[in-house]
Amino acid sequence: MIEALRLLQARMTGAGPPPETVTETAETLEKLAAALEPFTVPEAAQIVGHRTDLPGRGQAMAPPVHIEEWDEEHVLGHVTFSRFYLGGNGAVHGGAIPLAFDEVMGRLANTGRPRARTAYLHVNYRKITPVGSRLRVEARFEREEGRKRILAGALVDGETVVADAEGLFVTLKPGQP
Ligand SMILES: CCCCCCCCCCCC(=O)SCCNC(=O)CCNC(=O)[C@H](O)C(C)(C)COP(=O)(O)OP(=O)(O)OC[C@H]1O[C@@H](n2cnc3c(N)ncnc32)[C@H](O)[C@@H]1OP(=O)(O)O
Repeated sequence: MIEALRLLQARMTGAGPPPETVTETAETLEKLAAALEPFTVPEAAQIVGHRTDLPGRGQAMAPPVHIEEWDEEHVLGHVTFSRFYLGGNGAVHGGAIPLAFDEVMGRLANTGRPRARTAYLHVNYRKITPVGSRLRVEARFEREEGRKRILAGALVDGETVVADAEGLFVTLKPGQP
């Protein structure tokens, strides 16, 4: 279902269909939304965002990062931004790149350590990030200062770093959501 939605997002973004196809597609999507409505559940019971075995935890909003290596100190993976993530002129939207970093660095920050949340994410856009290219995603745990965890991340196209990031993750105190 989530993969099908990702495909739909990419195809819809890239499509210039005639009006009758637009109308037909809208009706079909409205029918699908209505079919799912009776199955609305509390957050803890939903599928999306809870499937750590799926790219982006099954969130169709998150870029589909495929993880190859994972431990408490580093993550290595790859991602291909589909047409859905297009900003313009073949470049990935600047807002989609922090999504990928937050997902990967947030999960790394929370691996083997008490729960933490993102306090800041500083992203440097070094080069255009191309839509449709397989990119390497790297993240590493840099250091810990009291409740603060500092992580670094990079998005690499071949040998070229297209974006890098520093993230601050703060350990939650009891009772913090
Ligand atoms: C397998 C697992 C799956 C897990 C799956 C999870 C994967 C996804 C994870 C994604 C993670 C997210 O996106 S989380 C969603 C986005 N983030 C949020 O919504 C967080 C909203 N913000 C907050 O809740 C809060 O600001 C906190 C919890 C981050 C911090 O508040 P606090 O607890 O009151 O702490 P506070 O005293 O302010 O700060 C503690 C220390 O950090 C510093 N500090 C705090 N914020 C900043 C900042 N922006 N820039 C610089 N420094 C800062 C303070 O100066 C202080 O330093 P010093 O004086 O001690 O030196």
